[in-house]
Amino acid sequence: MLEVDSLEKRYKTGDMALRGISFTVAKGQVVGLIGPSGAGKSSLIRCINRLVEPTGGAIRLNGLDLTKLSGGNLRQARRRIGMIFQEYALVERLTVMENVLSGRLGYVAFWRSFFRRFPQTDVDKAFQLLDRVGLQDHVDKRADALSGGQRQRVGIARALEQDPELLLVDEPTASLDPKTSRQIMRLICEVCRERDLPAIINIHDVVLAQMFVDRIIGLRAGAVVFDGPPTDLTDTALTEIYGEEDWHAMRKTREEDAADESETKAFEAERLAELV
Ligand SMILES: Nc1ncnc2c1ncn2[C@@H]1O[C@H](COP(=O)(O)OP(=O)(O)OP(=O)(O)O)[C@@H](O)[C@H]1O
Repeated sequence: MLEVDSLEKRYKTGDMALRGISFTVAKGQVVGLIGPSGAGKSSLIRCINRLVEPTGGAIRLNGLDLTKLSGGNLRQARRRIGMIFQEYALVERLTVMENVLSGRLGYVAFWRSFFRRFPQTDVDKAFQLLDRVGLQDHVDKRADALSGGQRQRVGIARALEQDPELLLVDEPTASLDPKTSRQIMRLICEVCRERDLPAIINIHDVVLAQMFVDRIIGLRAGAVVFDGPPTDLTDTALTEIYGEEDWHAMRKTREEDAADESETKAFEAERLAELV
């Protein structure tokens, strides 16, 4: 379980990015973190994995206060947190398998990782994970030969290879088309439920979040202004999070996406009909 307790972040510039945020995420629960630009979403994610130093409050992961750690203890604690990134952060010239195994770095001795010799149990686990994310036929391909959706599947497998106790996901679908975005969101949410893994997904796309996550937390100006199931995210709640105009524009984009997609489908069906 993740407990965020009165978390504050004030940058040296004086910007108050997080103003006493509190919530808990139970095992297996997937939270979508939404809010306008500058609301504090990245600051929150970065405070949790301690890439940014909180200036107040506590963050406990299964009882361990992450804000109190430094040096080796912090590095060890970070291994308990799996990260999935918008731009995948793969090593392009390495194979899919090698990228997944890189999730074990920090667990295996330096010489082993240097010579890319991982214990058989790690390799077996990587095969299982690649099977789970649907990349069993791409194990030996180089990362730079993959599509965006396949890359993100590698990113998911790599994060899971690390046996995390928490998953932090930063805009996982921002570089993907609408259909692939839905597949990736479904996959992330499914693996979290299967593994009883709590997750926080920083996501701009409200409609996509509503489709898949268990709970939505809405931030505005560094404070939680919505916390509840996706079904409770009414127009009033959206206006509170985004203000009057923003989310109307966002919803319109989604509608345009959906229209594009249905047009593509109609076009493909027409072409098929011509062939038969
Ligand atoms: N390194 C930094 N130094 C100073 N201020 C910062 C820094 N990073 C973020 N901020 C400020 O903190 C506030 C929250 O920013 P943050 O990036 O966390 O928001 P966000 O919700 O992730 O926005 P976006 O959706 O645009 O990524 C903003 O006012 C921002 O200007």
